[in-house]
Amino acid sequence: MPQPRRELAPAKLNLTLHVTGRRPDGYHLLDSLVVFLALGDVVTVAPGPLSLELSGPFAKGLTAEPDNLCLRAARLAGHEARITLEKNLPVASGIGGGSADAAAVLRALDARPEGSEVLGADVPVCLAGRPTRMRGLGEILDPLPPLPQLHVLLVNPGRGLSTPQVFQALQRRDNPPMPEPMPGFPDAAALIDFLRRCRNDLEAPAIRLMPEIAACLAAIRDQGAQLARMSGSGATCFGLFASAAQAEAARTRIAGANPGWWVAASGLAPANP
Ligand SMILES: C[C@](O)(CO)[C@H](O)COP(=O)(O)OP(=O)(O)OC[C@H]1O[C@@H](n2ccc(N)nc2=O)[C@H](O)[C@@H]1O
Ligand SMILES: Nc1ncnc2c1ncn2[C@@H]1O[C@H](COP(=O)(O)OP(=O)(O)OP(=O)(O)O)[C@@H](O)[C@H]1O
Repeated sequence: MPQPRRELAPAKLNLTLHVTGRRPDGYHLLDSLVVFLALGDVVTVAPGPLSLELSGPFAKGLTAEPDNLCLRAARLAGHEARITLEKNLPVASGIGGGSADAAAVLRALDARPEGSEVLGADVPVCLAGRPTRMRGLGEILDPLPPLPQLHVLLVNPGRGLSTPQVFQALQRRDNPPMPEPMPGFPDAAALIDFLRRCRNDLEAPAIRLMPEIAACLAAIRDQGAQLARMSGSGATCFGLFASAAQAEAARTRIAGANPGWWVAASGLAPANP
């Protein structure tokens, strides 16, 4: 690594998240349509001894301790590096922050160590960085053709939510998977129509643990979203809007009415990282 390298760690969005079973070791089987957004954290790596410097609006929610996923990723790859992390995404929020950061560090180091999923179930899909049907625990990845552009609004109630607690609060663990095979999506309307027939099975247990999630979903629906749903294990919710202007107008109104919430509008990430 002769030169410093900069990598975007795009936010991950679970457009669907079906929980289809549970293994004896407690891990859950998933079936999820995962996409990446044009916003995210920013990672740089430069030559030097292993270190981490944090900046950005959500840096205060983290420490540069050895368990930070950026440092764990570099150690797994066997690389020394001076890493900086601009933390733009809320921590523990269901949009993949830590897994996205770990994948961005591995990309910046040109490293693809065996067993990267030990860093997080979402790390393999974040390394792929493109629209994917994700199954198993997160390790079975079927890339999808490029999707129609979506106009996404993200709303987070301003508190982190623990992923294991949400899985524990799930009442049914043998829910139906997404249709097989996945249909094609000629336009955004076809994709949104498909998404409406799918689910995030973690939404109900997450709302029981954090009722503000229901308020985020209601605020998104009130702004005329074509679809409102939670991503991952929450608490971040997303709305899909007919245009970027409508998503931006909804962002302004929801942020204005809810000072403690994190609200952002974005499109999908460009086709391939
Ligand atoms: C919910 C998702 O975000 C969907 O994309 C991911 O499955 C979670 O990804 P992640 O945050 O990278 O997850 P990890 O840090 O590996 O796991 C956190 C915890 O979530 C639970 N977990 C995670 C993945 C999975 N397939 N089954 C699980 O039950 C386990 O209790 C695990 O201890
Ligand atoms: N670089 C990092 N960014 C975010 N969280 C990190 C990082 N390193 C370690 N963590 C820890 O990982 C935990 C989960 O954070 P993360 O942001 O990955 O969860 P999440 O947004 O729920 O992701 P997912 O959608 O993959 O479940 C947090 O409690 C945090 O302390």
